[in-house]
Amino acid sequence: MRHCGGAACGTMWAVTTSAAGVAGHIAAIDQGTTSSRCIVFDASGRPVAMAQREHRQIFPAPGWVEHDAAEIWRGVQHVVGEALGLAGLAPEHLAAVGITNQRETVVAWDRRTGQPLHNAIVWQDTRTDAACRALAADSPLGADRFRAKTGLPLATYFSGSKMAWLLANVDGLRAGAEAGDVIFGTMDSWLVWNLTGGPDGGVHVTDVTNASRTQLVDLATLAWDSELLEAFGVPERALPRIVSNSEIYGTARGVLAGVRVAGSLGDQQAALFGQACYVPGQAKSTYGTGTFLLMNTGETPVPSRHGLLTTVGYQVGDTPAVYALEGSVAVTGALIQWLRDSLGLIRDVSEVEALAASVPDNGGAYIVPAFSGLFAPHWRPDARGVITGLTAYVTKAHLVRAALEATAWQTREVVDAMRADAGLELTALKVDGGMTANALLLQLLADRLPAPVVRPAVSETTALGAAYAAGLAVGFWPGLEALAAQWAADAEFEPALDDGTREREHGMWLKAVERTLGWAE
Ligand SMILES: Nc1ncnc2c1ncn2[C@@H]1O[C@H](COP(=O)(O)OP(=O)(O)O)[C@@H](O)[C@H]1O
Ligand SMILES: O=P(O)(O)OC[C@H](O)CO
Repeated sequence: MRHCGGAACGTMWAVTTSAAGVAGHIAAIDQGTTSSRCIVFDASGRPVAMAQREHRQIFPAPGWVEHDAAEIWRGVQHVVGEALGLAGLAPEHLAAVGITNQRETVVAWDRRTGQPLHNAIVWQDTRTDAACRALAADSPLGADRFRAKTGLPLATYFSGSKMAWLLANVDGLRAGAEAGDVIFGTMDSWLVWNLTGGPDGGVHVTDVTNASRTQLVDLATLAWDSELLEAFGVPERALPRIVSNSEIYGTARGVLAGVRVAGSLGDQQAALFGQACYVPGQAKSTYGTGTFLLMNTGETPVPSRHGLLTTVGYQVGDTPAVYALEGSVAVTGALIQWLRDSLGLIRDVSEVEALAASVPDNGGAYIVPAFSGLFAPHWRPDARGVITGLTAYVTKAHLVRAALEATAWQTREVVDAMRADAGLELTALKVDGGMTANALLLQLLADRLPAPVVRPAVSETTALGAAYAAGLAVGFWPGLEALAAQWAADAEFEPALDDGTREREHGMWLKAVERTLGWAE
């Protein structure tokens, strides 16, 4: 493996590969909350080259989070070029490209110029809290007003209220949307449209997993729903056509000229697909900025009574959609970044493991990172973060360990909800994402679930899922069985903590969670 670590290089790597004379590879673009990556995979699902570039996080007001969609598109083109260069491949060596993306984040742009008309409003952004509360207050069901239809509670997290905010607050946006000049999309739409030509004939589509997170789609029909469009005031004309996760959407121009754009899934669903969770009951948990645990529930949506989301898992071409239950946790890796960037407790996230391992426990400290309220299973926008249990004994090592434990406890809360909703007894949890490089975290997790935690050999399962979806659409891989056969474990972590300690600490965690509630006015 060749590493390129210089500042001018950004993050990238490649394994030595002979450029295939045929289209023997698939590229995946993973447009995440903090960065965009391009990874090139070979026919065995092995990553052969990766390039990554971060983009700016824009915080215009407390609780507001924005991205510059034009910056992201430039970054994506850059990493695609870099990854191909590192792999020694040209676009004609790619059988297809798949896309996966941070979900819910909304872009509005002018289809004539290709220019975004406002910064993208990011999934973590809470500016629509009052609007969501008003919609909830208008119904005896409160925040569950649209849950039966959409699988989602009313919350700032989802795209519909973000579109409504843009329509109400950006000059000319509503008139443009009604006239068909202004169009909306989540990041998948924005990238597919740009990849396939932008103002010059770009295809305006969104895949069914991303669409299911707008709160504008009926889970039963998988189509835009007129009641929901009216409630949020979004004109259907401005919305993309909903497509499956695995079909040919169009042909790329520019940096991927001639390559078929053939796969697209929201990143958490892509990880489910890349982790080969194709059988009902199989689950994965992805640890990045936030944490998202999804369990395949088969071809029928399963309603949640314990604070989980019902969502689309994936749909391959014209086969029936497969649904999932999801526990979304807003802040996990972002807490580690906060310890680094805002508190200066560490200089690099890679220091976390050794520092946390230098103490045997949390010293009594608990951190609940409710920075944007609490997501699953609480759905409490009025929660704010706490650090509790402080005494003069607590050191920065204890705090860093408590931060890792917070990730484990938040996962436990979601797993408990899944146990209650689906009668699931977790036999093992497949994990992935940037935080899973941290073996101590995975041990803390196994101890607190308690259940075995399995890390796959290919850690980039999100990108792999997008590559799989694209590859299936063009016949590069024959079917799901072949993909499942490619999955291999890298490491397994077995629970080792005694029951008494675990349950005592669980009680302390729940007490700390109580302390966060009702803080924000
Ligand atoms: N060794 C580590 N220990 C703990 N957290 C880590 C470690 N390495 C990365 N992270 C966290 O993982 C996140 C990055 O993971 P990634 O999967 O790239 O996220 P995303 O897709 O959300 O951008 C960051 O929030 C970072 O703080
Ligand atoms: O980009 P990530 O990995 O932080 O994932 C974000 C989720 O898709 C938000 O729902």
